[in-house]
Amino acid sequence: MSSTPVIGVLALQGDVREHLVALAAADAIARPVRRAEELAEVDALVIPGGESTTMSKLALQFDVMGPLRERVAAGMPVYGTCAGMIMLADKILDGREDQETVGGIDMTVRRNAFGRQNESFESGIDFKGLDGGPVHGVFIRAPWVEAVGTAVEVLAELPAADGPESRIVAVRQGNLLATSFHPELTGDHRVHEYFVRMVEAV
Ligand SMILES: NC(=O)CC[C@H](N)C(=O)O
Repeated sequence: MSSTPVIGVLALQGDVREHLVALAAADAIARPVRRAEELAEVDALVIPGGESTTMSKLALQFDVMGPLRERVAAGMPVYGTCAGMIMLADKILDGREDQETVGGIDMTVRRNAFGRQNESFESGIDFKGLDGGPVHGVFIRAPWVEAVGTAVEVLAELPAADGPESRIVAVRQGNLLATSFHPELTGDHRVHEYFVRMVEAV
């Protein structure tokens, strides 16, 4: 891609504004996307954090779920944070019975996985492919990735608090990127820059 990429933020629900700011800081042209017509005009999309059950319902109501799946199948780069990660998962655990996802990443994601006593926490995260030291991970009722298919690259893991098992918190499959945590809340734009580079490489 030769010109500055235009990246939409799915603006049905969630922390849309923070992603618009982070994308602009990462040198993309950022705009909110609610409708299929708006989706057709962007090169790539961020699905923000929020509440995946509500986001799923609104995506169906706004007739944007089908177009989202089509763009993902056609190779549009998408970055999902937290609820956005859930939206990109082919399979979810602890979802609502009628909850649909866009899908695209061959992974199983467990909603609200980090548990009650730990509903929100912060941690330094080593993120594969990012220079400049660990990313500051802000986790808010965050999901983790419980299983991944062979096409999925694990970019970051968090050591489990209660044992030797670590938890996957960032993944990439082709043009799809997902994190359990919220880089848009930290003022550190390296993950958004990483995504902008993915978009530019298409
Ligand atoms: N910060 C978030 O996006 C939380 C995600 C939320 N727990 C969900 O299931 O959608």
